[in-house]
Amino acid sequence: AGAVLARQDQPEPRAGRTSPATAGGVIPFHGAHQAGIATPVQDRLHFAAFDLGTDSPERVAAMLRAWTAAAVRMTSAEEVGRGATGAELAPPDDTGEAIGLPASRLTLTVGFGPSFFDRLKLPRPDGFEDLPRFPGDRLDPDRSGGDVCVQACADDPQVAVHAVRNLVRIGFGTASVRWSQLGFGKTSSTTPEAQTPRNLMGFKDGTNNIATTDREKLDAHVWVGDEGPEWLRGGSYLVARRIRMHIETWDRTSLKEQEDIFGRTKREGAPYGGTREHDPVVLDKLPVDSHVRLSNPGSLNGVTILRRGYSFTDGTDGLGRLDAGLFFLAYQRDLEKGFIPIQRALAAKDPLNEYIQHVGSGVYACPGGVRPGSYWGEALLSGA
Ligand SMILES: C=CC1=C(C)c2cc3[nH]c(cc4nc(cc5[nH]c(cc1n2)c(C)c5CCC(=O)O)C(CCC(=O)O)=C4C)c(C)c3C=C
Ligand SMILES: [Fe+2]
Repeated sequence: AGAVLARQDQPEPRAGRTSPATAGGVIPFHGAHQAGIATPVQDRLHFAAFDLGTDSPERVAAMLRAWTAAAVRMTSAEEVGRGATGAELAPPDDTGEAIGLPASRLTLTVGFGPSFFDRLKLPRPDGFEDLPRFPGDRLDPDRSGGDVCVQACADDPQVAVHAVRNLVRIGFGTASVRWSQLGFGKTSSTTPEAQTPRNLMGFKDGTNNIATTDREKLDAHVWVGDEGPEWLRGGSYLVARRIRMHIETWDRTSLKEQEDIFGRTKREGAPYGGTREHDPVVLDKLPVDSHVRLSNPGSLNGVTILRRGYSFTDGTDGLGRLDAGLFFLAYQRDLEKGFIPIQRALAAKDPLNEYIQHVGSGVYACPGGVRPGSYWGEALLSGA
């Protein structure tokens, strides 16, 4: 494993060089914040949560250094290390299935779960712990938790899957996949001018999301500031929830009930009391227990999150029902002023609960952006 790690530590792609492969949508890896949070949402997701097989911070740092080197190359459509056809007598550094594909706006975002800090005997950020149990949760431990997570988003599923697969390969001996989730059809708009996508219930999802151009809201609600440890500043807390939808029951529900549940119309996405999708939400025009009224900042003392979820369908469940739903991803500066109060309100009153169930869960602290020459989590691990 050490040999594999060492070989991944290859030079970063040359600045200014654009091959046909790199021409297609490169989102810069380096910056003040990790890409994949407030960058425009891509079409596909491969999310993976890892368990560490070591309690040595040095070994984990070596893995993260090698992961970062590989990520820098993959996000610019470069092959990992010496590529898929390097030395003849060794396994290739890159698995090869992304050769010739454009970068497809690939972003790779890393976060650390509460157990990461305990395992490596590192101080957790204040108050950072597993999410509380919410009424109605039916969480599968095999789809929950994890010491480290990687969120890979790209416009081509092969590019996202290739990226996670190569990180898994590089991490062999240090970290192993605990669970993973593929997603499609983004369910959140972060670019106001783009058409808002629809979730599997047929409703526009992401209308009232934070726009990636809204720096004021991102600073107020998404990026951790001086209140956090240095390594987390400019980073964010990520909540992942696998939410199963009882699609068959939903599909037998009247349009009126479906619209009442959200407090928005199905075709246009307009809030009750308005006619157009982006008309303002006037709370007292919406059913008192509607999903939008319950989760709107106006009902929750200004609580606001950045949603970045994806739909999933994972075949059928053995009883002929689709195993489908929403893989909900949300970033926030403070979990107690983000996901937790919203989910408390929704778990208590949301009529949507008859049609959904939370079956997987994870929470991760995502460090700030990576500077050239540094690696994911360096500021946290270098002093350990
Ligand atoms: C705890 C946070 C939330 C969970 C869990 C959640 C699940 C969930 N949501 C939809 C569909 C829609 N949600 C919409 C709005 C919306 N949802 C949340 C939070 C959670 N949703 C917030 C904060 C908001 C914005 C409220 C506002 O400010 O007005 C909408 C309406 C369109 C929109 O603004 O995005 C839909 C539709 C599903 C199907 C679901 C679980 C499966
Ligand atoms: Fe919602």
